[in-house]
Amino acid sequence: MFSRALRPIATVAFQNGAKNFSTTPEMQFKVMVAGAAGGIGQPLSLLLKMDPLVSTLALYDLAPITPGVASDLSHMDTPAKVLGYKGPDELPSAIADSHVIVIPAGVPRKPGMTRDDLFNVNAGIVRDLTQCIAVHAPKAIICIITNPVNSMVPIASEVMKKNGVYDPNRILGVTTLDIVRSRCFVGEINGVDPRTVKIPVIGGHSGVTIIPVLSQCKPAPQIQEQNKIEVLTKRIQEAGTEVVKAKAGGGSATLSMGWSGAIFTHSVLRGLKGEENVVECAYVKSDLTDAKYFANPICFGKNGVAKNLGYGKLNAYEEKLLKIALPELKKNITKGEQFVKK
Ligand SMILES: NC(=O)C1=CN([C@@H]2O[C@H](COP(=O)(O)OP(=O)(O)OC[C@H]3O[C@@H](n4cnc5c(N)ncnc54)[C@H](O)[C@@H]3O)[C@@H](O)[C@H]2O)C=CC1
Ligand SMILES: O=C([O-])CC(=O)C(=O)O
Repeated sequence: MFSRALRPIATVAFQNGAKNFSTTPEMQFKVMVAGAAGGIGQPLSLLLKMDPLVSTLALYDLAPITPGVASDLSHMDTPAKVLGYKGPDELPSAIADSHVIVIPAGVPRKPGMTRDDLFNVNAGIVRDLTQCIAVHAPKAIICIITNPVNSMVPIASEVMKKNGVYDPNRILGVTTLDIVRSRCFVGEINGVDPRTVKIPVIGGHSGVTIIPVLSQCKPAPQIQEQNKIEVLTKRIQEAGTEVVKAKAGGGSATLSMGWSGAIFTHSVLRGLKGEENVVECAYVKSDLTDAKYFANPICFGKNGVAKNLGYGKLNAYEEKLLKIALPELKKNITKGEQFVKK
């Protein structure tokens, strides 16, 4: 896992420059970031530049700063080659030959907004990016960070279908930040290193659709009372809003999302290079519930999703959360599908 693999690598990179990186054929992956000059895009690209599985990092954005971000990162003494692309004319070149495309392009929330309030602006951005991917790199694994993730994954899927290149195993919604936060909060409660905490977070990525499965958490959170479990659940569900409020109009989570996006991308790349048992939660096409897309632990492989691992046994409280989540999730999914079909 990135958490195990990249942390020591990152430490080595900082201490010793590039000389400790070895170049092997297995490193030949091109990763493209769409929205690379943004609040998430920049720290995400920084971490991907340190990822030993990335050989080429293509940074795409509309912002005038984009070539500068690429130039800046290209001076880091790690092997990945960095290329900058600005504006729609350069998008096809940024996309071409990409193995993995990570999309954090789009507007973030301000206080008082829901993720769904971002739909009108972000839906068109994700639709147009995916349209270009369908033409120039239809086999790329697409990792969608842009909110509302619950609707953006259906949008990307419908665009690929329209172009006759749909492969549900290659379109992934990134919900990793929910797991990263859960690990943090349980780590705090138990007084343990958050990296040792294992917990699935299932459903979707907004409010009530975020379902932390605390009954499966290892180690178990050291709280017995049901009301405390409910407070922790609510905190995980509302953690994004906690950051939005604290940033007071300056956007939403960017640094923890950059970190989470890099963890997710690294796991996708490990699957691509043929490693087995690489598991992350992801929001994917699903038949586990009556929602057409659902997040839960997924085993990655050479073609993206290798196996959907399901979500195991829920306790009565989590079953109740799932019941509350499904209507909202289905509404978000239909909204995304309708947007492309109209
Ligand atoms: N999945 C998750 O867990 C999370 C998702 N997000 C979402 O990620 C998105 C980005 O957030 P931030 O980076 O904070 O926003 P930001 O505004 O700082 O950056 C967005 C970047 O996207 C670029 N952009 C806009 N339209 C584009 C297009 N058509 N093509 C390429 N680039 C384009 C902008 O120029 C900007 O550089 C938001 O929708 C936010 O809600 C944020 C945190 C967590
Ligand atoms: O809350 C937001 O708008 C950004 C996000 O998805 C998160 O931080 O989980």
